[in-house]
Amino acid sequence: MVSLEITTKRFIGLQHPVFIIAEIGQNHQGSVDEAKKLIDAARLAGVDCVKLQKSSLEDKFTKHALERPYSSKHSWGETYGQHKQYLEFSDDEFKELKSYAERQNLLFTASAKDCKSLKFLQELDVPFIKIGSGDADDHFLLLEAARCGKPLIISTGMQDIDNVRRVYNKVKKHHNNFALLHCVSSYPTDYEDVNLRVIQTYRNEFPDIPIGYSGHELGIAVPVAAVALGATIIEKHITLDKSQKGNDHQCSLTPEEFRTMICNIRATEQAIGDGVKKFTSSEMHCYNKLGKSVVAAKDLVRGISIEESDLKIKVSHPSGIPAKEFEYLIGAKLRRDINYDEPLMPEDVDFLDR
Ligand SMILES: CC(=O)N[C@H](C=O)[C@@H](O)[C@H](O)[C@H](O)COP(=O)(O)O
Ligand SMILES: C=C(OP(=O)(O)O)C(=O)O
Repeated sequence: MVSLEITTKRFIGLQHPVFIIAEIGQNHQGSVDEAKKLIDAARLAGVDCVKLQKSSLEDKFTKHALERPYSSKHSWGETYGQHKQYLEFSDDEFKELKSYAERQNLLFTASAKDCKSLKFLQELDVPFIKIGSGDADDHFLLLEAARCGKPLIISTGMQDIDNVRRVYNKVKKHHNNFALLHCVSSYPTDYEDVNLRVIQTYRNEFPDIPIGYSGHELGIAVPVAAVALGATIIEKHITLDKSQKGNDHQCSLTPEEFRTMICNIRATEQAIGDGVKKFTSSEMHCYNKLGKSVVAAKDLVRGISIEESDLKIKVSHPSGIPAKEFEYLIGAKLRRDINYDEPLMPEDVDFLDR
């Protein structure tokens, strides 16, 4: 069975509980205290892992990209660079938050947005490296990430299938300890753009790695459905207040929603089962009460060769020959008289061929 080893105690794959990542991302508003509150909330909600984003701005962006004006209502500065700088935690702040999360028994990691950040996260010894959608086509970053020896979880928003294959092949040359997440990078994502069946496409195309889902749509229904389709990792943004400033708050989940989503995911993973259709022992109670039997449609005389018109199928008491045996009774010899509405018992009939 395919599985991704995140730590010696935690594996990801269909035979393991779905791995839940609370993406704090930029929802901390640039405040370590707020980030700690989000970690607390994520722990109470029952997540496996909390995640931030780590950029070295001059490594991820060109000078001109940083100098672009950013006049959005979600902006924390006049230029995009100032905005991003405001939201970026220092290396020491990352260390503090990692210790804080680990003291609460939570895994802590971040997406590496450039090679310098990747190196920092490696040194910080995060359990796995996340590569976000915007960085999944960065050849240099992918290569270094694949070589760094850490497990990788790679999101695939803003990519077509050819590029996703390219990502897969690049990492696979180095190792198999990675997973791909289906993702659509619009905030919030319209339901008709979510295309959850991509999860099945990925499972068919990349059968030797776990597949997950990183969602930016509203609500909790879609990640739960993703699990039903075989997603073994779910990532969603977490917020303390959806009305806060920031591009991601609206499509994030509150701690309460997160908790409900996780309950629903846990129920769904139990309910998926093995796909083998069987009569389950737990159905016996209902069957004993409402299961149908073969009964006489009229008074029947011993010795007749039974015809279809001699029989009806009803819920009888006591129950008799089960309804599913009906076909085997046609042409069979009756061993005793049976009254109208009486169930036929196995010992009442000489079956021809069962
Ligand atoms: C693709 C990607 O990185 N997406 C991230 C993860 O979902 C987001 O958190 C962005 O960082 C965020 O939406 C950007 O918002 P702004 O541009 O206001 O900083
Ligand atoms: C952009 C990121 O994630 P995703 O692509 O999964 O939204 C990220 O983790 O930084």
